[in-house]
Amino acid sequence: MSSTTTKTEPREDRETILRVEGLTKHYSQGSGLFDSIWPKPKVKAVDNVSFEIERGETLGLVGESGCGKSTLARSVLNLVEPTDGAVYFNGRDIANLSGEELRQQREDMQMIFQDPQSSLDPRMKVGTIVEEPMRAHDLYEGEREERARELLEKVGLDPQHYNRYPHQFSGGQRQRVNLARALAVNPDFIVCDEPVSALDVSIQAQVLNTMQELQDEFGLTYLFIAHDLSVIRHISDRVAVMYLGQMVELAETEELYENPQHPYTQALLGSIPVPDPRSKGRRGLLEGDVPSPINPPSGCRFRTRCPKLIAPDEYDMTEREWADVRRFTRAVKRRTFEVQGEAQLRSEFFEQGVPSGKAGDTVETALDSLLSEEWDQAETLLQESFAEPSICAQEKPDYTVETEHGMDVHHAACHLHRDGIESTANAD
Ligand SMILES: Nc1ncnc2c1ncn2[C@@H]1O[C@H](COP(=O)(O)OP(=O)(O)OP(=O)(O)O)[C@@H](O)[C@H]1O
Repeated sequence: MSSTTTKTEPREDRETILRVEGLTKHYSQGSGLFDSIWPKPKVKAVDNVSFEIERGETLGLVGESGCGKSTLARSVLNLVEPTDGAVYFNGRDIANLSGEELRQQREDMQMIFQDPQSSLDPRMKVGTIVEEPMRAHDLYEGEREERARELLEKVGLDPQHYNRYPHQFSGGQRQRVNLARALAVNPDFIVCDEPVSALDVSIQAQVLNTMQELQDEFGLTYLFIAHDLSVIRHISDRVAVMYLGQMVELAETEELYENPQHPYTQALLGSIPVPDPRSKGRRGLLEGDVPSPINPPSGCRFRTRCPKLIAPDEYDMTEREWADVRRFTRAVKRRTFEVQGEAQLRSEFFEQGVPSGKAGDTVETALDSLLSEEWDQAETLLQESFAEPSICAQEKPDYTVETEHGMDVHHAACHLHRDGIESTANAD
């Protein structure tokens, strides 16, 4: 973690550099004539995301591919126009900037991309590359070369390499050139989009350490995006976890890693058991695939894969019974098995018997439908009876939970934190 972190200061003394409020980005698909007559449904890449970053801190942003990290980063930088919500940088709404204020914002906020190879023009010498933003912003005239050489040194390169071309550098060195270029116009804030993902693991730590040294020296603030949890842990003061366009958890780094409170974070960290060892979830940890961002699940978007989905209030089941019903409901929806007779169905899903009462009656009706090959009927009944009435499908969760490590607020978007919810947390 960076030593410029402001965590020890009382909250009221800390300075917010970036505030994101209800940020939403829905992409239209297609732009042809037919698309304007019959518009295709939108891709809900980012939905109602809010957070703040304090000056001098690193906020890590983690989540699987496609969860909206890059869209969020580009919206924060004013490179993508949000569908809804706002981004305030140093207290100013960046959507309303123009003229001098816009120029200043573009100077103060920089970005580093994943691929150091393709983001450097192979025909330009690295000195010219580092000087480019100074020219574009009309800064440091007459001292650009001197500044570029100084910056090359600051990022751990030999200033004599000013006249070399990108192909003469290794991947790690090229990312250092990108760092020097990002620093050229003396920014306050840098969005780092997977900056070390393309590098060898042995090189990653060195580049991360340089980034932390530069942060201390120049008082930089980072929004650091990565899918690699160990990289995020190494660099971040606080960590935000995204799933399917929404933020599911946000806490100080140690708190998030030692006391994760959202089942998705727990699954990412590998701290909850695999619900069904035979299912081939991503990373072998999560069952099922990430749903489409075109039509994401209602309520908690993770609920269709969550090993801790909460049973609807109207049933009175033991944890084991609910675990069986939940697994059966999902298997029917995903069509992950074949029906080979009643005995096989019962032993596969309800080895210890079908629940009693109302839940059991519904399960029996669904079993009958399956035995008559009425899959859709069974699926609809199970979804309407067990999946949709769950609080997890009914309401979008948003809770503050008790922090065990550190002082900052811990947000977890999971209804298990709702007062009065009886946890079926370890049902699997
Ligand atoms: N210009 C676009 N038009 C339509 N859909 C888009 C566009 N850009 C991104 N998407 C979709 O929005 C969703 C979020 O994409 P985004 O690139 O922000 O995610 P990500 O978490 O950064 O993924 P990755 O790590 O793979 O880059 C994905 O479903 C993606 O296909």
